[in-house]
Amino acid sequence: MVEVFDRAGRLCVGIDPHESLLAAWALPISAAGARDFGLRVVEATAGVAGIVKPQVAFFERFGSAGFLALEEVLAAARASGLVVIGDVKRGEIGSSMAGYAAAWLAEGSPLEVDALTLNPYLGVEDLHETFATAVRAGKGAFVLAATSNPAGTRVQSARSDDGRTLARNVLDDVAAWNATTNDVLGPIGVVIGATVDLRAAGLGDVPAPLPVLAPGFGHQGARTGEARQIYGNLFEGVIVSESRSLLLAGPDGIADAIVERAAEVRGAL
Ligand SMILES: O=C(O)c1cc(=O)[nH]c(=O)n1[C@@H]1O[C@H](COP(=O)(O)O)[C@@H](O)[C@H]1O
Repeated sequence: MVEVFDRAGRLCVGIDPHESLLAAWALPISAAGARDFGLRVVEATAGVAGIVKPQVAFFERFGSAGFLALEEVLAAARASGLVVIGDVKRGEIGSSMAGYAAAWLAEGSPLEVDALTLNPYLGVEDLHETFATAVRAGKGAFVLAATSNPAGTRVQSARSDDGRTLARNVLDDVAAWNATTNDVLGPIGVVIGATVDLRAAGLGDVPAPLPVLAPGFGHQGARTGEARQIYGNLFEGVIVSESRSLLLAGPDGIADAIVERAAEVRGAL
């Protein structure tokens, strides 16, 4: 993962074609609108920031046409040399996870991405085979530990008999799995929102960094200048992920917004 940071930097641009954003960008509320939106964001990001994160929900809502649109956006992003994180938040029993892993991580799959987001709340061990699939393909994954939405806290900060929070259980499991590989930071990361109180979530004393996909900056209120303070020991692995704060710049302003934000993230991280 360290070489990805060197190559791609630490700003991840979200591709979230919300209905309101499509309207603001004068695009139709349709699969074609989502595709044009996505392609424009890819164009504005390439060569400036290194990572994009398409939010699958906003393509899936248009059914098969939406998936075709997504396939075009993914192909364009990968062809531009961008690292693509598929924000799919999949999580299933192991046997069904194999289907998702094939869809998103297999070489040549129409939905192939470089990493995907995973939901561990059916049991993090059931994701291990997907971790292994990702690593065999030279790819990665980010497992939800403590999410940026306030409603996540009650579930994710619940404590098990050993006193650890659910979020900490997830992180410890991922860190232990990473330790079986020879990747310095680890091929598998976690999602921890920048709006989360890490101490309350049981994540204040994590001994070593691992990759952290960090939404919550920008539109959700956290500031990159505070990233070191927010993430403590985890700071070295943080990838700042922003969607609306950039996308609201519109089709004419998006390129400048990404240039500006990429410079700020380089300065702060
Ligand atoms: O996995 C994510 O990216 C994610 C995790 C999380 O804890 N919170 C969160 O907002 N996200 C995603 O980040 C995007 C919202 O980013 P903003 O528009 O910058 O607030 C959406 O695609 C969310 O699904």
